[in-house]
Amino acid sequence: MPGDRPTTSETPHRSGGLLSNPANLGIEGGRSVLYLPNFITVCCSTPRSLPLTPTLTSGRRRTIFNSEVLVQIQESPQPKWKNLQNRRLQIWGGEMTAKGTLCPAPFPNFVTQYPDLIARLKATEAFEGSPHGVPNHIIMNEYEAGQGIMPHEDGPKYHPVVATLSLGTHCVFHYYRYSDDASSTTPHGAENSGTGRSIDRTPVLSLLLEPRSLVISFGDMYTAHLHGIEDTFEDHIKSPVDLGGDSDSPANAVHIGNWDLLQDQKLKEMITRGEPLLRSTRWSLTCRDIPKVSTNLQRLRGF
Ligand SMILES: O=C(O)CCC(=O)C(=O)O
Ligand SMILES: [Fe+2]
Repeated sequence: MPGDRPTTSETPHRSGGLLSNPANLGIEGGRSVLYLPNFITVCCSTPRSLPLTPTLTSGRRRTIFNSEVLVQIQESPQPKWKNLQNRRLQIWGGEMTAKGTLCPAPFPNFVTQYPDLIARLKATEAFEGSPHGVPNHIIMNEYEAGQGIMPHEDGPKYHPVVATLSLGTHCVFHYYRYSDDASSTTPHGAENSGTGRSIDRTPVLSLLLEPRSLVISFGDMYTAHLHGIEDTFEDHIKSPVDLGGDSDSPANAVHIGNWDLLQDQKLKEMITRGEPLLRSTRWSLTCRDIPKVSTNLQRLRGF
C-alpha cells in the first residue's frame, strides 16, 4: 500500500535558495510541508500590456488578477482540456502511461519563460533529490466555486515531492491520515479512501493557500498521508483570536497551520472579522518529477 512504502523522499535540501529563509518554514507542527507566499508576484506575473486591476469577463471567466499564465490558460482551446466529473484539467510536459512512464512533450512557453516557473521551482531546491532535479510534469486543475478534490495520494509513479502553485482564488487545503492501517472497516468519523483503507476525517493539517502561493509537500506528507480540497462555495477560517475556543466561529470553521505565514492582508482582515472567504475560480499547477521518461526509440517500439 502506498502509505506503507518506505520513505524514499528525501526532505528537500534546505541549505540555500528560498527554503533557507526561516520565515518560509513556519508551518505549525513541523510537518513535511513548506508554504511560500507570493511565489509569483503580481508585478512579475503581469505583462505590462495588461491592467493590474481585476477584470470582469464573461462565461467561465471570472474576476481575477491578470497574469500571463492565466490569460494563456483562459485562451487555451477546448481540445487542451480534459473534463472530469467535478473539474477540468490540462496536462503539461507530456502524458504518463499506465505503467508510469512519461512520454515527454515540451512545456508551454508561458511556464518556462514568463514567469520561468521551472527555474523558480529549481531555486527552491525542493527537487534536488529528484531524478531530473526539476519537475517534468504539471497538472493544471481548474476549480469553479463549489468544486474540490477528494482526499487522495499522488502515488509512487512520481518522485515523492509535489509543488503546487495556486492562481485565481484562495483555497483551503487539507492533509489527512489513515485512521487505522490494520483495519478494513470504516470507523466512526472516518471515510473509506477507495483503497480499502479508512481515512480520519479530521485533517492533520489545513492550510489556507493564497493566490500566487506555492505549497510543497514531501516526506511522509507525500508518502503516508492524503490531501484534498472540500467542494464548498465558501471557507470559514478560525481567526487566531478564536483559538481559545471562546468564539462565534461557525462549527465548520477551520484552524489553519499557516496563519503566521499569510501575506494577504485583505484575507487576514476578513478572517479576523469572522467573514467567510468566498471562492471563485482557482487554477492550480501541480508540479512533479516523473522518474521514468521514454526515449524516442522506446516510443517507436511502442515500449
Ligand atoms: O489543486 C490542488 O491544489 C491539488 C491538486 C492535486 O492534488 C492533484 O492534482 O493531485
Ligand atoms: Fe494530489
